[in-house]
Amino acid sequence: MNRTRVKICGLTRREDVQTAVDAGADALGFVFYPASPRYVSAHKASELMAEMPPFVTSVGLFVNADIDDIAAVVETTHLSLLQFHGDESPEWCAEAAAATNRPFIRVFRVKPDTTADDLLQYERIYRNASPYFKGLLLDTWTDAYGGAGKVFNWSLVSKEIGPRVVLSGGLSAQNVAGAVSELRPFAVDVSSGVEAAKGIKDAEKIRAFIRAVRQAGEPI
Ligand SMILES: O=C(O)c1ccccc1NCC(=O)[C@H](O)[C@H](O)COP(=O)(O)O
Repeated sequence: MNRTRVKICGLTRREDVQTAVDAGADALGFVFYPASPRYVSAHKASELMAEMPPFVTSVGLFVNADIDDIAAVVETTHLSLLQFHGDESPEWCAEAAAATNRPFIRVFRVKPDTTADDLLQYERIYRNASPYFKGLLLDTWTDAYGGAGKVFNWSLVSKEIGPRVVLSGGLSAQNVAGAVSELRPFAVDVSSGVEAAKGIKDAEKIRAFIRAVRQAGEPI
């Protein structure tokens, strides 16, 4: 059985980076969307990423950004992976990834009328558009772009696509074990479920979240 990877998203403080790394996070997300309460500048993010050991992936989140701005962030931070969280087309993602020479994941924000087939089709389109595409991150559709702490209907995640997706949207130490047991996603991603306030992580919630993922992944 594969170990479910864990991404902790929306980090803004050194101590939270350290806690997440010590607790065993596989990836850390930094939000470069200026309207977000979790926004960090490229300069701040590069300071935070300096605390990260090898083999932990640094992920940059962008929402409808300019390719030149993304390239500038990549140059300053040397981040490993791009996450496109807005309305970016397959062609645009392919161009941005090639321009920065970075792989990317694309977010699908699940709506009440989304079907299981929509997810498969969306994934196919992005995969065919670029060799830099590394998979879908599923989040819940809301008026804002992300980090809203809302769960979507997990029954839309078919057995076919489940093991390839990064599951997010309203996960917490309380519900993540159920998600891992039910869907066996490649990875889970959390932001608000491990926070004390927006952008301020809670060390005990991070540790409890990662413990819950690991326990759910153990063979019975
Ligand atoms: O965190 C934000 O403020 C944010 C702003 C704009 C786009 C994406 C954003 N965050 C995305 C995430 O933190 C995660 O990828 C994911 O949506 C998990 O969010 P949550 O439901 O809070 O755990």
